[in-house]
Amino acid sequence: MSDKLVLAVPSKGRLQENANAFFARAGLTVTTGRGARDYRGVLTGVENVEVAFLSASEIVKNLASGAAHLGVTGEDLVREAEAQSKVALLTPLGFGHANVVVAVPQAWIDVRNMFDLEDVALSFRARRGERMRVATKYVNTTRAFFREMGVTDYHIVESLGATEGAPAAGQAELIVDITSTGATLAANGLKVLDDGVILRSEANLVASLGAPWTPELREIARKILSRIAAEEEARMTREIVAVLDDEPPGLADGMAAFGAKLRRRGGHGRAIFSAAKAQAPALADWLIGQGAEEVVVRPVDYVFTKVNPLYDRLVSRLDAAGR
Ligand SMILES: Nc1ncnc2c1ncn2[C@@H]1O[C@H](COP(=O)(O)OP(=O)(O)OP(=O)(O)O)[C@@H](O)[C@H]1O
Ligand SMILES: O=P(O)(O)OC[C@H]1O[C@H](OP(=O)(O)OP(=O)(O)O)[C@H](O)[C@@H]1O
Ligand SMILES: [Mg+2]
Repeated sequence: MSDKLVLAVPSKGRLQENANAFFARAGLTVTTGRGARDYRGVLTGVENVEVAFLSASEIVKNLASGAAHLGVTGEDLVREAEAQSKVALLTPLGFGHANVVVAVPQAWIDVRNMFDLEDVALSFRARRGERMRVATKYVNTTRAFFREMGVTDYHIVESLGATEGAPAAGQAELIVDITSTGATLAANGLKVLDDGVILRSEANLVASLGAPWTPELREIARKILSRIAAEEEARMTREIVAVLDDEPPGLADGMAAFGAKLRRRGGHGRAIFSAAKAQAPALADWLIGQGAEEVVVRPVDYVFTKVNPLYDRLVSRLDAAGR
């Protein structure tokens, strides 16, 4: 058994650049082996990590099978692979936003929602003696959603690319596919049903529940996750430096009102506070009102905390899975 933690990152496509930037922000640089075409790499910043470069859908397979410990991939692909019991979504990452939607020809002006779609299905069957066809690569997602919405009389045509073209090509009546700007749907004369957004997906940091999780590998994961959490926390936090000759009488109440903390008091009346980014300007203004000559607000790189919410989530999911 390998003593390395396998981290799966997108090797191409829409998530690649953002995923690398996300790790880099946390001080973790993903580097390829010798050439750009190598499929294994290393993570600078934490030892004993093997980076596997895979497509977003391969990443789901590797996490579900336990071949990778941690990875970045889309929630839509996790759901479609019905891998929710084999993996844990640790946190959404704020990129790779896209919706999985039910889209029908714009020419179907009377068809606005899934209820109308069931009517279409019934009349389609009555008139043609055939079932209405849905083109998609999200087969499992489609079946689950249509069942939930009471649409039963349809047939799935599995589509592996250019799904939006299927209705115009006469291969299907409607589609289920991923969209972000909506440009591809519009270009193909399709519209999303009012209640046809099946899933609002984004890239997630995902952990395998079935991978070998020895104490050593958990410790590597803990380090990676604490850096990521520290960077996330830092992005929301500002440090506020003020020179206050006398301690203002209402300091404690002021701190409470802004949700700020007095970190320490230095020489010559220097006081250092931390506060949420959104509160920093108002706190600075208040400190000026309390007699500060100048207040400096500065960003911070990392906020490491004793509790590590991402790692705690991993451990509790592993516990629940009996690992
Ligand atoms: N138009 C889009 N905008 C933003 N994210 C998208 C878009 N289309 C797909 N995605 C997201 O990107 C991920 C898929 O990425 P990508 O298409 O690069 O990989 P893949 O589908 O596995 O590879 P391939 O398309 O070559 O088979 C999915 O999680 C999906 O939600
Ligand atoms: O709403 P839009 O911004 O127009 O984006 C939607 C398109 O993007 C995705 O394709 P992708 O580029 O990932 O190619 P693929 O089908 O080969 O995966 C998806 O399959 C749509 O075709
Ligand atoms: Mg794609």
